[in-house]
Amino acid sequence: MSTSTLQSRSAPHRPPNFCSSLPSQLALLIIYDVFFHPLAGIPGPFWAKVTDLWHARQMATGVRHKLLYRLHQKYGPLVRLGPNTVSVDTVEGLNKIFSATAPIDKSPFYQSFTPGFKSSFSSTGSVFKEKKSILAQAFSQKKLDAMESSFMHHTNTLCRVLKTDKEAELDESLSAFTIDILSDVCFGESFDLLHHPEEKKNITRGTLWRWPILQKTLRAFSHKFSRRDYPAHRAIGAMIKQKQKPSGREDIFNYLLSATQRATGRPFPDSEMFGEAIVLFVAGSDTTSTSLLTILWHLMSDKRAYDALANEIRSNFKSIDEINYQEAQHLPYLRAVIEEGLRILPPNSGFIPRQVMPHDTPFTLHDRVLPVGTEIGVANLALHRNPLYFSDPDDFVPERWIKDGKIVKAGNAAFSPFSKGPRSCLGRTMAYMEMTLVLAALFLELDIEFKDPEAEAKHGFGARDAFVLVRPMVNVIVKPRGEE
Ligand code: HEM
Repeated sequence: MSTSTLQSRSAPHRPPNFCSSLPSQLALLIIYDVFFHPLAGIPGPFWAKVTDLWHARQMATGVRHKLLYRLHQKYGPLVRLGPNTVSVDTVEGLNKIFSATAPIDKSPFYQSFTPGFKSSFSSTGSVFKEKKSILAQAFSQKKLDAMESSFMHHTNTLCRVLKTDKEAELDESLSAFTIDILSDVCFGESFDLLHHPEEKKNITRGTLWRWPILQKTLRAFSHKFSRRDYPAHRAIGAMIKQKQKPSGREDIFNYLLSATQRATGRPFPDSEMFGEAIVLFVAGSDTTSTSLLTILWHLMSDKRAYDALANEIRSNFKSIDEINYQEAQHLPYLRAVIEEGLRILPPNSGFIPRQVMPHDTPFTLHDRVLPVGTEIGVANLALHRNPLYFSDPDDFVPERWIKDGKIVKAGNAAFSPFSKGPRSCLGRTMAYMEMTLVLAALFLELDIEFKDPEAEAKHGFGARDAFVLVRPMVNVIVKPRGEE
């Protein structure tokens, strides 16, 4: 097998073909990739320079995000992750790659999302812009304000279920909570997983969508995997239902269903709507529940921060009915714990890949020219823990976001949990609203602690990198506030 077959799809940089035997071609390719390739001057592990299999293997370990952090500490701002792939962990990288005017687009990696269905997430250019202009209306602050009562309804349910159960797998409860919210505001009908946790077990099978070949293989062995019991199918089912019987509310997905294509004046085809349903479902639920779990885990590990948040919430609200986003969003410590949770372990901690597109002037980063076709991405965890931008970067310190009793408005240029520029997160405001309201309610109503604090301290927070982090299991004991 020649290394060229292992190079990334665009593989624009190839050596001249002088030798005909396979071993000599292989040797030539390796020498070329290491010493003469346009990216040869960029440091990185040896095997990363010669084959994409190295990166694929690191992804499979689930700890690629931590490896990238270490590699940047060792090699500096640019690290070669593949023959044609480069990672960066600096503000210069962030600003140049995600700038609206950069000759950069999403990398072919995104084609692996929603396999078989087109979606805005994997599209580029005018196809994406058309969908974005429709979805942006659904995420306007005015529309989100109208969703606040749904958010509080599910927040109340979460508090009630936790109070009744007394013990919980917090990762599962938060995941059910965010899926319930999303299915409600997106498709007009909540999946109600908080009351039917057994359904959740089926829904988690949907992670197979990220590995289409594995999915096909498993399906060949078991009919279970072709049942309508994983999120893509649930999302599609909900979407079809919504199409046939509109809820009468301005649910997020209604904007897409009632839109017409600019080119034809006709509605978008169902296959495209399926892709959008899946993307919204995954983008909006896993990210938010993982962030919430990260924040709560760090608060339970740090009594001082836990008490500071509890005091702030309990002195500002007397009952859960009083909680509202208008006030809660201005509580400095609450906002600071959210920012710090998103900094210390952003849900997209690994690598957000883009590709250098044809352009007139060379695209440079840290004085290196990155040729057209180079896959270039920001290593989010490494960026958020880069000591150039954050002191004591491995410590959870909400106070770093507060100055003179107020939240630091301008933030930090290196803070990028939602990415930046035209392809940044569409649901950012919704995520802040959801996280603010539920944290306020949990800290007002309940006392939550680890079931096994020693084990949690020993093992740390073991989220795994699968593009969006996969939540670790976190067992907790829940008591109504103040109860011994
Ligand atoms: C804490 C919660 C969240 C975080 C940290 C987050 C983070 C991100 C990031 C980093 C991206 C860019 C990914 C990439 O370029 O590969 C993204 C995109 C996106 N997010 Fe979020 N997200 C969150 C919540 C949400 C929510 C609640 C929704 C709404 C349903 C949402 C909808 C989207 C969509 C539609 C995109 C794709 C935008 C595009 O195609 O350009 N996200 N998000």
